[in-house]
Amino acid sequence: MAPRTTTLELHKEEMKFSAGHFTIFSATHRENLHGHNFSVYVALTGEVSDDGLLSDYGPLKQAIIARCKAWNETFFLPSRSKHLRLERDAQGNHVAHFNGEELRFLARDVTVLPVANVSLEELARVFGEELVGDGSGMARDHVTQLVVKCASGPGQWASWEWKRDA
Ligand SMILES: Nc1nc2c(c(=O)[nH]1)N=C([C@H](O)[C@H](O)COP(=O)(O)OP(=O)(O)OP(=O)(O)O)CN2
Repeated sequence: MAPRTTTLELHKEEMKFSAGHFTIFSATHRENLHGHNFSVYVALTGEVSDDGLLSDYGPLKQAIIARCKAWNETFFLPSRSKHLRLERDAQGNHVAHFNGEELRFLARDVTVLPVANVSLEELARVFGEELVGDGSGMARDHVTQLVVKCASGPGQWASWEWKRDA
């Protein structure tokens, strides 16, 4: 049988998280703190083997849901913003410095992400990079491409794509 590829798409109801953030547009302009009900969509593409499967998507589904749960009810702060400086106070809580402002957050309420901005683009990237890891699971599961889309509400999302080296 000629090799054929398929794309499995995962966008289950539980692939969502509620979180707070603010987008930084310049050294002097940012949004006020606010939140969204984010949702996640993942598509994986690869060759269907002779047993009629790309791979069991069960483990990936659980990994997506686990990441959503880890990002639920938290406030995101960026560790790589060139406009915002983060530090911890003596109690281990977060102090964010932006344009002369000092924003304080309890450690329990914050998730610091390795992002330049807490934007849809960066959330999709970090989410995807966590799923792909070193790529060994993708290779094991014969996945050649993975796309992650992150939405901050209906009709508004950004995507990130991984492709296996040819
Ligand atoms: N390139 C990007 N631009 C903007 C982003 C982003 O992630 N990437 N994010 C924002 C703000 O965070 C803003 O919250 C976006 O949502 P917004 O449209 O303002 O509000 P809602 O999600 O409630 O959508 P409504 O259209 O107001 O219902 C801005 N820019």
